[in-house]
Amino acid sequence: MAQRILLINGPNLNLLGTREPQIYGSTTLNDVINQAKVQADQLSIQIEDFQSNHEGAIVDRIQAARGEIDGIIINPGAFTHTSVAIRDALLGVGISFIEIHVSNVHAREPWRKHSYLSDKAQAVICGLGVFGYTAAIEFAAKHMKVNTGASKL
Ligand SMILES: O=C1C[C@@](O)(C(=O)O)C[C@@H](O)[C@@H]1O
Repeated sequence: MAQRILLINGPNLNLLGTREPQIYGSTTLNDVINQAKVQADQLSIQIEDFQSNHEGAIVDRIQAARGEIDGIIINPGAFTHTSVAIRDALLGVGISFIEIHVSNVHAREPWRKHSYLSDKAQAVICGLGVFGYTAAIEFAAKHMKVNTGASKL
C-alpha cells in the first residue's frame, strides 16, 4: 500500500496568499495543496489534507489518523506556540511528524521561537516559504519513520 501522509494546516493558514504576503508570500493554501497532490503522485504516495482554525478539531483529526496514516506533516500555525493538546495528540497516536513553518519563526517575535512540538518532531522546516511543504513531502516520501502506531484503544 502506498505511504499515506496527512498534511495538517492550523489556524489562519486558510488565509495563506492574502495574509501578510510580505511574510507568508502570495501562494494560496489551495495552490499548496494542489501542488502537494501532484508531487505525491510523482512520488507514488498518498496525501490527505486537513485545515482547521480550531485546536480541538486538529486534535480529533490527529487521533483519527491512528492506524490510517504513516506520517504527518503539520503547520500548527499559532498553536505551535501554545498547544500542549496538539503535542499530546501527536505523541498519543505515535505517528512520526514533520513540523513546518512558511516563515522563519526564529527571526520573528521572541515568543515565536518556542514550539510545543519541535523537540518531538522528526524534522522541523521553517523559513523556506511554501517550498517548505515541497521539501517536507519529499523528505516524508523517502525518509519518514513509518508509523509505529500507539496501541489501539
Ligand atoms: O500562523 C502562523 C504561521 C507559521 O506557522 C508559519 O507557517 O510561518 C508561523 C506561526 O508563528 C504563525 O502563528
